[in-house]
Amino acid sequence: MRTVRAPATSANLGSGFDVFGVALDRPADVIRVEKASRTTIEVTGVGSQYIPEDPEKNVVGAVAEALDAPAHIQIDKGVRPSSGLGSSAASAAGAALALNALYDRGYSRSELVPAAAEGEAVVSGEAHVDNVAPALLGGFTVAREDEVTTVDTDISLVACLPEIAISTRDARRVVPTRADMEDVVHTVGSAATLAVGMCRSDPELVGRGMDERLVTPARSELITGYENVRTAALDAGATGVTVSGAGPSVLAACYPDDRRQVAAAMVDGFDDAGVEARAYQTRVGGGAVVF
Ligand SMILES: Nc1ncnc2c1ncn2[C@@H]1O[C@H](COP(=O)(O)OP(=O)(O)OP(=O)(O)O)[C@@H](O)[C@H]1O
Ligand SMILES: N[C@@H](CCO)C(=O)O
Repeated sequence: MRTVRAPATSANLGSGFDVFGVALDRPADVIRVEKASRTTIEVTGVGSQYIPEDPEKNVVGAVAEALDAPAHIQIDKGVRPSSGLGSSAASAAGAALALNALYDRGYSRSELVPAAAEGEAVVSGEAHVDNVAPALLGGFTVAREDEVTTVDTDISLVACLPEIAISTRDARRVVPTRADMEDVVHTVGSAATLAVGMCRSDPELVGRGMDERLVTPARSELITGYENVRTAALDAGATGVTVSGAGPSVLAACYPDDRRQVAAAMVDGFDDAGVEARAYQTRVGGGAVVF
């Protein structure tokens, strides 16, 4: 038997659509695997009632198949599904690492990224790696075609999760297919600023670098109360605010001492819009861990 803790992640960070990702210190899924002749899945924990146990439909089934590693897989969800906090990626990355250890396959974490991404394809239709890469490798990750670059960084974050569910598949339908050159230039500037901020562990640069006009405006319209929450977080000291992944979570960067007040302001911002929410006071953390 092998057990892995696999972290929540936040993809995009505004300016890095389908490219940037960070591992979050919390919340996390716990995955336990035991060798078996065929794959079976059991899901407990947050939102487990919405997660299929059929190996054809659960992300970990695709991972077990990609690694040719049948197992009984128990998933204890700490990351709510359809949250924008890489719920499916936490399970997929955790299963990839656990099965690799169980069957002594000897793959490196980087080599496991494509196998974990097969799980993402099951739920969103595309094997994008911007959540599974940070869930496996930790830190800030930049995914470009089949190459992933990682940076260790120390940035405080608040992830505020409202009681709204948005599937990645639906949120991808609102992404514009064309862009204005001025907005593209603005986004490249933001992305570069954010990357430098991560390298320097500088919350001001990271926060400013989240700003972009290509995807976030369309995505934020799916989140009731987004503008309220954004303004409240900035007023409470956040250095930048954006949609986490495909939403509905909202992500804020801040100084460590401001985390508590930013979290409270974001929950109040959703409350003013009539939406219940909870906030995770977190930071950029490490990748999945085998116990
Ligand atoms: N092991 C799993 N954990 C979570 N969701 C799963 C799992 N297996 C299948 N799913 C399905 O995947 C969907 C959730 O994935 P989705 O990518 O939409 O959300 P997310 O991972 O929280 O978001 P994001 O990728 O934007 O951070 C739900 O429909 C859920 O039933
Ligand atoms: N980059 C992906 C992350 C969500 O899984 C998106 O925003 O659609």
